[in-house]
Amino acid sequence: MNSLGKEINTATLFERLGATEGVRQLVDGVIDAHMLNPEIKARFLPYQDDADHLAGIKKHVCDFFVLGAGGPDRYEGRSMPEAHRGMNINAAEFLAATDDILDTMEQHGHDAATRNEVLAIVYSLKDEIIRV
Ligand code: HEM
Repeated sequence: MNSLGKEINTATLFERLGATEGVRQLVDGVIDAHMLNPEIKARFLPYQDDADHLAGIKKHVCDFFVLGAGGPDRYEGRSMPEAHRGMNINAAEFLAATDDILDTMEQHGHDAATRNEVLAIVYSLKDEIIRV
């Protein structure tokens, strides 16, 4: 409780996301949402026929978010420009992917403050993902 009578959640973002297991479940839900999202599903559906590649992407996205949320550093995937170079991703696609992340977080019961923190992190990556 602070001096204004407001509850302050002092848990780190990583803890509030449910640590590595919580992030893993979130990423599973986000990729499932991408597969259904008309704006971006064509980018992701081909990976359904390549289970190993899809598992690798999910692992990298999970480790990337664990790292970004303040958890253990073990990200071994490519940088954001390297991972998305040549895909010609546009702003509407970036927004669609961001919506999937925020909607999935809401479904998993994450509060608005936590969702906004993740939104700020995702938005900070915009120029590393769009048309790189
Ligand atoms: C919203 C912020 C985003 C973040 C944080 C993000 C993060 C990542 C990460 C960590 C990887 C794995 C890199 C690797 O395996 O080396 C990845 C791969 C990928 N991303 Fe994103 N991404 C974002 C947005 C997007 C958007 C908007 C699209 C397209 C609409 C997209 C399409 C892909 C695809 C197709 C791959 C797989 C590339 C491959 O292994 O062949 N991403 N992303």
